[in-house]
Amino acid sequence: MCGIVGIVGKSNVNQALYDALTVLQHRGQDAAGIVTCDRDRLFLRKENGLVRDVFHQRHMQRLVGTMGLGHVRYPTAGSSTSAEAQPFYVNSPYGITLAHNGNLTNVEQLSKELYEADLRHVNTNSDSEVLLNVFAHELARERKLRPTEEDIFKAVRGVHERCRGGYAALAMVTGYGLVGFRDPNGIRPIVYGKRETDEGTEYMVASESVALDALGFEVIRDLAPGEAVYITEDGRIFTRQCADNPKYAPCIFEHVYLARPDSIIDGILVYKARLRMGEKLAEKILRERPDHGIDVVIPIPDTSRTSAVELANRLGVKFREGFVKNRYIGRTFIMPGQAARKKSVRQKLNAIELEFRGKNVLLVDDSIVRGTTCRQIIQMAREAGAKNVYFCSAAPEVRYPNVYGIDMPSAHELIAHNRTVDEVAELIGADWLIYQDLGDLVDAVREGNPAITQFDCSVFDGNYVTGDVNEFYLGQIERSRNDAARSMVNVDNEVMGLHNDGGEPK
Ligand SMILES: O=P(O)(O)OC[C@H]1O[C@H](OP(=O)(O)OP(=O)(O)O)[C@H](O)[C@@H]1O
Ligand SMILES: NC(=O)CC[C@H](N)C(=O)O
Ligand SMILES: [Mg+2]
Repeated sequence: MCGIVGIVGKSNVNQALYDALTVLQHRGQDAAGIVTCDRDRLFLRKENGLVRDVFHQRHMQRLVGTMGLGHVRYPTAGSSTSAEAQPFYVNSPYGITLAHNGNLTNVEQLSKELYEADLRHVNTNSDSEVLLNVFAHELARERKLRPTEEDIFKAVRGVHERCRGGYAALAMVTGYGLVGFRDPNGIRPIVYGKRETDEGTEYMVASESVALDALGFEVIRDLAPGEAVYITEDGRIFTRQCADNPKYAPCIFEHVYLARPDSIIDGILVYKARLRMGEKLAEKILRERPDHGIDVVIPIPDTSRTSAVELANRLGVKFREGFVKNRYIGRTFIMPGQAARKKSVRQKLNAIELEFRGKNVLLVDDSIVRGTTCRQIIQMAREAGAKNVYFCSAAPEVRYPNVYGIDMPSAHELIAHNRTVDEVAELIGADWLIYQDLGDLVDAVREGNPAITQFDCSVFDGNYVTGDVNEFYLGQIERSRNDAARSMVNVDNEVMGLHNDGGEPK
């Protein structure tokens, strides 16, 4: 899950884009980029690193223009080289730039089509560059000097027909406008809104509503699955359904971990969904361990805090902050490479002995993925003198890879893959372990918007909502994107005019 944002404003949008990206930083820490458009010129800055490190004053000064888009990246395809940082640019037609959150599952076929039928060259291994070229080709088909909203929507329709997987994307057509679109299953989130200024109405489209809140934009609504929004450079706005059979099946993991709690996604306040997860998990604990004897409930900061508060409440047990987080270290799960993740947990969290010594503690996390965090945390709790360490997860067992924009490509790296709960408990060193039931997780989220009847829960149940993910594809990403394979790729990040990661030529 990357973060995307686009603004059509009445004055320079560089600062607003920068600020919005800092609000979306939790969605990607690997690279950041901003492109702005000033009449017929584009200005682009992108590099590996956090937003605050990528943009210096000298870059900001050059990012002029009243329309632009930005991206924070967490790679799910290609490599983490800065060549694959976003936004991507293609010069024809019009000059189009694109920022993408998600992951395409038919990249191989699309790359072949782009090369053989569309006569287009793609220079990286990023699926987002493929997406951009498909959009550009579909728009070029109209052969118009000045594209209208009809042309734009037709191009999005063409993208939906050709691309598979998860995508929430923003494309800027130089000199014309900004288009946002969401895949026909609505897997990844995207929301838009407006802000009134003395010069007129400004529009923002972003991954999460918090970006709009922080910049004083009022949310209009989420894009529906398959829908597109087009905002012209002079501030006219159009929306259109561009898919034939759209289906609402958003990613449930946004609610578990990815999104900020203060975001509202598809009408569901993430914070409340997490509170309900805590409530339901407490009920399961009371069912399975009526004589639990827990003295204190301790969350593993940050994400599990919300569900842990409500869980403790329901159990009628004290809630305590037993771990202090170093606020200068980012999220560990979205770091590339297991070595970095492992090292970060200890640097990131430190135990307050007082809350552990001689007590039966229940540690709460939002999810257990590779088991990197919980293994170390349980050990730290024991070192701090806990009598018994119990563990619970507000999400069910993560057993299957994700193919729609979360970097979990390899089933074998998932601690619950092919293991029972007791086996996982033993492996992580917990006295007992309880996972949320999937039905309860779905209910906890759905309660926020009962109109949504389906979620993509593929990491928990192996059902991929696009219906076209097969063993062959899963085997392919398992081999090419597991941690060991990626650590072999020697990435030289020095930026050349045109460059790639030195990976296998296609
Ligand atoms: O089992 P694992 O592979 O360790 O992954 C799961 C952990 O990773 C995430 O935390 P992270 O530190 O990324 O972010 P947070 O501060 O938002 O909780 C998540 O909240 C879990 O704590
Ligand atoms: N996490 C994401 O949304 C990743 C977007 C895109 N697939 C990339 O790797 O850059
Ligand atoms: Mg965490």
